[in-house]
Amino acid sequence: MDIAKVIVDVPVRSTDRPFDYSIPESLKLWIEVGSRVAVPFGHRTVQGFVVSLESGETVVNPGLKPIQEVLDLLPPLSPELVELADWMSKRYACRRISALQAMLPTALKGKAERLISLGDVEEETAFPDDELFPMFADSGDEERLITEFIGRTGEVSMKQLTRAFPEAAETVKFMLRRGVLVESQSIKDKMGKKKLKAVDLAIGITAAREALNKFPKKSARQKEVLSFLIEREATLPMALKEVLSALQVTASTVKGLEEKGFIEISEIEVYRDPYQGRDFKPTTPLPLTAEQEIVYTRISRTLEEQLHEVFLLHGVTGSGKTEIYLQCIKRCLDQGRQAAVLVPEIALTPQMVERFKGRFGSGVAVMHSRLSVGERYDEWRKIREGKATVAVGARSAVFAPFSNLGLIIMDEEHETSYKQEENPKYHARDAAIRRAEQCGAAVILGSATPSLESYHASRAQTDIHFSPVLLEMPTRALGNELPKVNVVDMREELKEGNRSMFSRKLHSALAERLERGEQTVLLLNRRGFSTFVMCRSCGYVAGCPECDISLTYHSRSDNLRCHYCGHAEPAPKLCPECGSEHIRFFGTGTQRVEEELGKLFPGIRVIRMDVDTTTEKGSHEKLLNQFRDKKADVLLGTQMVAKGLDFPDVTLVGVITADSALNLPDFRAAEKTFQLLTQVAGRAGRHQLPGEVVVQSYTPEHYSIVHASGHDYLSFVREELKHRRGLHYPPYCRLILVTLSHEQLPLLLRMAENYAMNLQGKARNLRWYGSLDKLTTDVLDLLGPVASPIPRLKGRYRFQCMIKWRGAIDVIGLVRQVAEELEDSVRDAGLQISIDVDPQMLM
Ligand SMILES: Nc1ncnc2c1ncn2[C@@H]1O[C@H](COP(=O)(O)OP(=O)(O)OP(=O)(O)O)[C@@H](O)[C@H]1O
Ligand SMILES: [Zn+2]
Repeated sequence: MDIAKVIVDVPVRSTDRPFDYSIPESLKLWIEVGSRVAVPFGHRTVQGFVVSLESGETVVNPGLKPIQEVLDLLPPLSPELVELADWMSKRYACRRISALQAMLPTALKGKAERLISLGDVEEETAFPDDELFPMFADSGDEERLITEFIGRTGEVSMKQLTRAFPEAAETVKFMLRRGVLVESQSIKDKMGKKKLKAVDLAIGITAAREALNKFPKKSARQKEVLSFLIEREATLPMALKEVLSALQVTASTVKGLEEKGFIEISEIEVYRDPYQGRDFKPTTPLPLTAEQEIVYTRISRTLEEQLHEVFLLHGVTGSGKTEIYLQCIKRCLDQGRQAAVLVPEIALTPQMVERFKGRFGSGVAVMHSRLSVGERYDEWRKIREGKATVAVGARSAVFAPFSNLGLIIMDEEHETSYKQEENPKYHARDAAIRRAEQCGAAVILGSATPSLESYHASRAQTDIHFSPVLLEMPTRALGNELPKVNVVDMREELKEGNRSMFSRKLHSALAERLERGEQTVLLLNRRGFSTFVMCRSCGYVAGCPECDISLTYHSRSDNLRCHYCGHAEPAPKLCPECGSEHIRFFGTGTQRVEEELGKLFPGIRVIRMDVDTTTEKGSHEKLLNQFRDKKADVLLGTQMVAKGLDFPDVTLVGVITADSALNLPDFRAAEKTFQLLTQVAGRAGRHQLPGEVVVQSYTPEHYSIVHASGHDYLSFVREELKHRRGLHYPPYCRLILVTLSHEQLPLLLRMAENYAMNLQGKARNLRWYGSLDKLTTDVLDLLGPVASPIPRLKGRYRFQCMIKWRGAIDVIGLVRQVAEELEDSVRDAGLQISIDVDPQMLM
């Protein structure tokens, strides 16, 4: 194999194809499909990924440039993931490099030197048993040589190792997989500082213990540090930072100990376990209910045969879906395969993680954006090295580097956060199904309120790639009823003179809970409900100078901020238009609700959970623990409180305004409202105590509210599908949103019109263009160009075309092709065209 096809990391469209490089003799054994390499490109050296290998006999081109370096000893991507990236680039009209990059932890995207050192393992594993590993019978000597080579200096760079042992690729990789060798790298964090400094007390610990008594008074601080470290001997090495903050000492104090030879400070890499020191109560499988048993039996049949199949698990809130997930995972692990569990970022609560760690212990890796760069890298490494067999994470966990994936679970499959809004704009559901197809894995999509797309697909069975098997669990696992839902018409409240944000019903229900010592969850649906500043005299609304949207008031800092571009300015005291003093903020924030609660119920203990109170790492968990420990009467929050929580003493759920999102210009507004209400209502009365829900609304007759209060998913779906069919929206067609932006409006307008015309013309030639009213299957319709709902963002004007289509035609390819042709013909670097296939956010 002499030629490697490489996708290079150069952000130009013309590079979105593999380039050929020759493989130098010395790297031959190290390069595989999925390897990350450094290659010359133009006058620079760039990073790239090997996507295929070809043998020299078939292609002869002496002018090929050679690969310079291989950047990791173990390829970070598997052939399976390389193939998935290729599929993504076609499915989402994105560049292959951006799909490949999306699969890696951030830590692997920068340039960093790789160092190899000896791992800390027992003698038996260090040298493999010839009988157990006959294929490595000859490698024992090689291993000894490598061990000696590294042992001489403690660590070597990757280059040194590959130069010294160019033939030993297989052996080195095998040693890495067993932990005999450890690959580490220096990661720079955002501030450019090295993060991985760790204190290691391994050397000199005996001497240190004896010396402890001999410290003179003036080095009392050093003594303190040393005893601290000795106490924690078992968990060393630990980060220097941790020592400094735990004891409030300076780095020079610790360095003093190093000078005395008691400790060693080195830049070794440690697994930064974000859940270190946490005890997860071990749990055992529960005997299944009859409903669960049927579902489990059906899924395990597929697991048993190791087939690819997609299940849609529609189970009401509290029906015990999580227990099904756990037992299916167990089944899969017993076969020697691995499992990935995707949950929406917002639902990735400690409670959720606990349930998986409690069952599978340290075999669970957690992947989400709240972890530091280093922590994320370590969790990823645990998976790649086989130390973790279950990955729980947000949407990118679909790329977990497992070698033998048997099951992908997607909880709350209806959540829009499964769609990535930046490039590559992929949907984790489709990526999961595609990956599972490749490796013969099962997929479970679980929800109390499945997306209309998935539900419709399970009934219609028209799509060969996506026709899930529908499994239903209509009752709660603990046998209790779904909570009773009262809908309160807030217009009536106002008519009868109640100007408070609390209806009389919610007020009295809250008072009852306080009296009985039970707990309440209050949801403030903030979607579409901005806290904007308006002048009551002239109607002036403070807007962002860049983005044409209203600014949001933040009372803590008393300023106004734009949520799209970050622009901030002080809140005005006088109206800039008319000079009136009657300028104030509108809308309801969680802070206002909290204040109001305090006035109505003096002494009430409220925990507020929103973006402001949960920015700090671990704050989410802290707040939830406080609530569970009954340190508060009310948990008040935005969407965050709607998902996944399972607290026995919550008997009341209140929704302050149910319909604030109904008027958004989004065809999914009703669906999202229904889902949110159903989810939050499901938090009440999950255990012994019965639950009650109070929903306040200005449009209580809306079908999404009527059916949510009746826990009636099917009726909602029937009515919603009727609307969707009539207006030609998914699932009856598919959408592609093309947004063009430029700083100059007249230029942009011309280009947007140009785009629409070209696309129409091409579609007409192919006989695809037409109205969706017709019964033809292969059809494409185009709306626009029109100004985007946010017509200007970060100083750029925006126009959009909405493409509606259905059938087996390659509309995505065409839409992309026309965009590229336009870019080529105008040659204006100021023009940006973004293509969003199956968009979730239409704002
Ligand atoms: N077979 C079972 N036997 C006893 N208790 C069970 C069983 N299955 C689930 N439970 C309990 O029922 C409660 C609800 O289960 P779980 O949280 O798994 O439901 P869910 O369907 O995931 O809910 P949601 O969608 O609302 O998050 C939990 O307290 C769980 O421990
Ligand atoms: Zn702005």
